[in-house]
Amino acid sequence: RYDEPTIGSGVGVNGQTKSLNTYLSNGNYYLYDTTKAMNNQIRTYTSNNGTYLPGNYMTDTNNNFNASDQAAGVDAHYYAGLTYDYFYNNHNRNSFDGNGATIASTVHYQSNYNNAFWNGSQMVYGDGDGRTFIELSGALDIVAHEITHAVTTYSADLAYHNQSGALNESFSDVFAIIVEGDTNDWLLGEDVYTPGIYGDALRSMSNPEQYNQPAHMDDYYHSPDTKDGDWGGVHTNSGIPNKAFYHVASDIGFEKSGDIYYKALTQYLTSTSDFEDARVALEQSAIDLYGSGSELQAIKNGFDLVGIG
Ligand SMILES: O=C(NO)[C@]12CC[C@H](CC1)C2
Ligand SMILES: [Ca+2]
Ligand SMILES: [Zn+2]
Repeated sequence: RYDEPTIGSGVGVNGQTKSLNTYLSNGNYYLYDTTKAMNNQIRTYTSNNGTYLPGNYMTDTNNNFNASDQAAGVDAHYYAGLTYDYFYNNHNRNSFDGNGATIASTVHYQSNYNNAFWNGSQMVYGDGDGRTFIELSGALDIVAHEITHAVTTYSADLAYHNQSGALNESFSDVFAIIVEGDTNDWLLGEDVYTPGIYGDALRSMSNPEQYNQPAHMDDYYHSPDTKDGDWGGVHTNSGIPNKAFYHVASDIGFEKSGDIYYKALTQYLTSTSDFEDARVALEQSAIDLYGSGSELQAIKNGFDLVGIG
């Protein structure tokens, strides 16, 4: 048999079996998805608990990725595909750069690593220490959050500090929630956070205060623009635009809010945009798409409620 695209199966971090787009080459099956538009590819690697990137392709001899050390790769691969499909099917965007860039993900990065990040070229996921986190690619909202950081880089490129940085974080949380698409799920990271504790999460869009984020400008967190200060508290102050999104999406739904937020991110926001600029960009996007109606009013209400004037 020749090299060819195949369909395999895998077991994810939380034990669910899922179908995978794989590739057969020289008798080995690769986590290499060639089914997307214009031969875009989704490639998933492992750094085998080291720090080499991208590391080695994750492969299997029988196209059934059901080993425990394959679960992180199964979910990174599958959830990258879902996120790709969201941006392509809803916004006609081919990959994070809009030009069919390959989505590369590496799992098993370092040991007991409680984090995941976009390094400017690819996705990188730790395994967690088993208490604070399990393998972080096991959460669709985290995968979509990280890939949206890449979309932002290739669009508004919101500078990662102070209010533009908090917007950068918030837009990643916004599309994470929309890609998950469950109007009862306003939580981030719940599928991989603290396996020993039921029902908690990293962040809440509906109730940011629950996880120590402000939900109003009156409680804006002034933090140093340093690494230790989380660059002016970008993961803290994101609670304020996150709460505004909660109001907007609760009003008009994920499809309309997704279209408004996507247009603002890709056509109006810039690297130095602040919270006020975001309100203006979202209002303008709502007007462009729907005129001066209920969608525009939803943006105004949401931002009024969090004190962004
Ligand atoms: O918000 C984040 N990055 O900007 C997180 C931090 C822990 C989860 C993985 C990456 C979410
Ligand atoms: Ca969630
Ligand atoms: Zn982030």
